[in-house]
Amino acid sequence: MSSSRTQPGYRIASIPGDGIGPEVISAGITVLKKLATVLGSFNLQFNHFAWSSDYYKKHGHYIPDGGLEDLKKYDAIFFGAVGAPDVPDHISLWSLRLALVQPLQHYANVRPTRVLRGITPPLTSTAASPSNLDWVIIRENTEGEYAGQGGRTHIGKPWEVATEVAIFTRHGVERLMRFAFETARKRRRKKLCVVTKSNAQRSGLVLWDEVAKLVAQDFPDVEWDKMLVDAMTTRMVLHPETLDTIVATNLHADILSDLAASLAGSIGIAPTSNLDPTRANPSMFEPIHGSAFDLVGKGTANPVGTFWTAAEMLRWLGEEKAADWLMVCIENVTEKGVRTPDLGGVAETEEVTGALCEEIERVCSGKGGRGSGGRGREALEAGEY
Ligand SMILES: NC(=O)c1ccc[n+]([C@@H]2O[C@H](COP(=O)([O-])OP(=O)(O)OC[C@H]3O[C@@H](n4cnc5c(N)ncnc54)[C@H](O)[C@@H]3O)[C@@H](O)[C@H]2O)c1
Ligand SMILES: O=C(O)[C@@H](O)[C@@H](O)C(=O)O
Ligand SMILES: [K+]
Ligand SMILES: [Mn+2]
Repeated sequence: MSSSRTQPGYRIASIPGDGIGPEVISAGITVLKKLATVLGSFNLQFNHFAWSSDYYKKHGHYIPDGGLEDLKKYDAIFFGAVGAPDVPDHISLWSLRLALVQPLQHYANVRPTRVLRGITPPLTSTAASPSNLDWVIIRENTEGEYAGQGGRTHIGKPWEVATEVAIFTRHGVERLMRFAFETARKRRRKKLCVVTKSNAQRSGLVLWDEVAKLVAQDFPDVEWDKMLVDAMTTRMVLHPETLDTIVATNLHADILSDLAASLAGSIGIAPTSNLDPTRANPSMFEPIHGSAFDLVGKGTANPVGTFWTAAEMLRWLGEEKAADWLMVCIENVTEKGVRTPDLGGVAETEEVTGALCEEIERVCSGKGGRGSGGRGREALEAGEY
């Protein structure tokens, strides 16, 4: 039997979606295929799903009948973004992204942020610097403010009523808190900050706090504290070094994670994993940003968030070493200064992608090394990463 037949193989469902989604997902697939070819230790097979706002305008739905069942046959989902100028945002978001993560029980949304090598964060006068901004935000991803409970009556009348009810279940909060404490435990600093708003939100977020306290008892080795979400923005900007793992509700973490990405350089660099930690369903990986209508077709979308996302996907699939190598190569490229305009550079998406493919060839085929510019495979194998 040839060695290639014994290699692990992964089936990936790609859903590029809207706007710059297809641009960054195509870049991500190019890079993943290059990495798999150069390393030669695993195979990736991509199947494309054309579910998007254009597809919706033609067919009247984003996900066709049986689509969710089809997706369950894959090992992972590689997602771009959803949202188009001529479809209301709540229709597109609820019909695609939320229509995937909620039924697939992706209850843990994981958003790491750190300052990649070579990137100067925008607020250099504050404490945000490579050595003290290294966080992972855990976002509750299936309930809370996104529970979908609410409605409108007397539409258009002066007495119109609209409700948007946040739902917090003990089950939902507890499984997420356990995931957050476990994540904190695996990190070097073993610190967790529980973000809340239990002064104003006096039911759901009081339950949130109580469950955090209960779960904490099972993690005596994790140092944890609690922070109101408004004050948290200040702490993130002025005292980033005091934070490590952060857990917050669906909406709070959505907002804080865009802030985190920007403090580290740009919304264009940060990844997202939508995880079903039970592994009953395939998990979904996407850059943190949306479809960015303003950038479509310009060729300047930053693909780094998608590359980092690709590394997170490989890690979840069990290809830890490949994920580490990919991160080394990504940071060699950012360090060399091949960057898109959001990071102050002049490179286009394709140039950054090409530079990363070259770096993968150089580092991962064993040609790289300490003497040849960026860091290489030997350094990685020596445990320097
Ligand atoms: N997960 C998702 O699919 C997702 C996430 C966020 C927003 N959205 C949707 O996307 C649409 C646009 O939303 P928005 O404008 O609030 O958020 P956005 O993330 O699309 O864009 C916000 C800003 O960041 C910039 N930006 C985003 N990605 C970038 C990249 N890769 N490189 C460089 N700059 C980048 C954009 O140019 C824009 O100025 C809306 O329909 C929204 O609902 C979808
Ligand atoms: O971060 C995101 O995924 C979003 O901004 C939006 O798509 C959401 O789910 O809140
Ligand atoms: K996205
Ligand atoms: Mn968001």
